[in-house]
Amino acid sequence: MKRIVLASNNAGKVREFQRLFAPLHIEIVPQGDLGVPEAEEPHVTFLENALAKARHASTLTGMPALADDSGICVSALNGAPGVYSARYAGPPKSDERNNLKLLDALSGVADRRAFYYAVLVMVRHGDDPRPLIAEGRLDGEILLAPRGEGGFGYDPLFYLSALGNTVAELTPEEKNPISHRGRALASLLARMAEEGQV
Ligand SMILES: O=P(O)(O)OP(=O)(O)OP(=O)(O)OC[C@H]1O[C@@H](n2cnc3c(O)ncnc32)[C@H](O)[C@@H]1O
Ligand SMILES: [Mg+2]
Repeated sequence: MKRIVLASNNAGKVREFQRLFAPLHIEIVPQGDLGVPEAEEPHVTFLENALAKARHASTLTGMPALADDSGICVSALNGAPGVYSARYAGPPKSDERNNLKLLDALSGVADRRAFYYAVLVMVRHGDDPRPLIAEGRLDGEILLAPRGEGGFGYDPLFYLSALGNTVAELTPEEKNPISHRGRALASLLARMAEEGQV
């Protein structure tokens, strides 16, 4: 399997996956480059949304597809924004407004614990009865104000106390191996290897 369509319209995810797959000599083609429109994400679980996105891209391109459904789950908000992380502050999608809304929701709240979570789904074709599935998680805390220019989404607010940095202050080389996405991908690649696909 040398060419996989990435069922995502998020430029930050595309950058991260292209870097993660580069050493494997697998080409990751963003679905937008193949004319695939954004899929619906109507479900309440990360897994179901990831499956929907992967099937959609694979059906429309005839290629194997990889989808990532991810988000940030905040303890004091009972796991919100969760699957709604991308659209937390309403349309149009805006990382900046999402971050402001999160700061507002946590104003005066002492418990700042949160985690990033990602589910990856790989389908070989649109009707694949055995999708390959993997998950990953990264624990951190929500700062009181943004810091850093790297990454995307909630990274400027997502603080890793063990490193003394927000994720937006990390280089891609530092973020990818420890991120929810990087960890999920390591586990997915192990599954792909078992299936003889890498
Ligand atoms: O569905 P696609 O097209 O892949 O793009 P999306 O941005 O809508 O992606 P999701 O539906 O999976 O929503 C994930 C959101 O969670 C947040 N998120 C996920 N991973 C992140 C990361 O590594 N760093 C910062 N924020 C992240 C960010 O707000 C994303 O938009
Ligand atoms: Mg989405």
